[in-house]
Amino acid sequence: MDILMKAADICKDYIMGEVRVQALKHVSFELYRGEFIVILGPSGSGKSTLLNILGGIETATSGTVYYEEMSLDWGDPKSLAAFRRAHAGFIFQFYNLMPGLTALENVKLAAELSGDPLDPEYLLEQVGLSDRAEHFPSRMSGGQQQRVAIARALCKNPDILLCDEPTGALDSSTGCQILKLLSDFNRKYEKTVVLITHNQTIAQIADRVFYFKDGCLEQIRVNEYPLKPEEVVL
Ligand SMILES: Nc1ncnc2c1ncn2[C@@H]1O[C@H](COP(=O)(O)OP(=O)(O)OP(=O)(O)O)[C@@H](O)[C@H]1O
Repeated sequence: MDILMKAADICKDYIMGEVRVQALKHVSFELYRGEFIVILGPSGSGKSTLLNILGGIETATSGTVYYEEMSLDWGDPKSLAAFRRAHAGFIFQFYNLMPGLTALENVKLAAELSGDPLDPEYLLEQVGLSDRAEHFPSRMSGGQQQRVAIARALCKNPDILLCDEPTGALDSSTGCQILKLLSDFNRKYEKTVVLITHNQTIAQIADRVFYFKDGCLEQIRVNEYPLKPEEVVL
């Protein structure tokens, strides 16, 4: 299988006064192109820290992250920004839309930052929101805002989509729709998706499940028969 990203012996420490928090301890793995990864683990186990390091939002204390053959250069903020812009898409629990921009303008803004964007109007149609293009976020439900956030993330045409609890604030049927969009993107365009969740049920749709505990990647489980999002009961 084609390796898209690789984490080699990643450690992340946060120093707060006299206290050192070891958020990640010697974490190593490979991510394949086109696979769907779910990350599970208790609160504080290092899941978000890892996602942020994979996306070039945070730097590791030691170790190396590779994107294809290239190692991310944590000493060079410009090259990290270039990596983020060209290759990584983010979806968070709270949608972080620009409140003063319409749905379409939010997506277009992301397109302007990308060298190889997908068509914003097409993406809004794909997430079922063509008729809401001119609406501001404050006039949309949580599920609709998350769909705009997904269109915005996909618009950059990223190779890897990093999702931190994307369904955490949504009711189960809206959460299911969001998972379906992510899964469709994953299968249709063969893009890698990494999704953090506290909901073990969601792990059934993954190709592989990473279990974190106390900053360590304790276990990787392969799902031989991943379920479709519409087959899981959230
Ligand atoms: N900016 C920071 N400064 C100091 N400590 C931090 C910072 N970010 C995370 N931590 C600490 O690092 C550890 C891992 O945090 P992280 O947010 O990665 O865990 P998580 O598994 O994503 O938790 P949750 O499921 O609650 O979001 C925790 O002990 C947390 O308090």
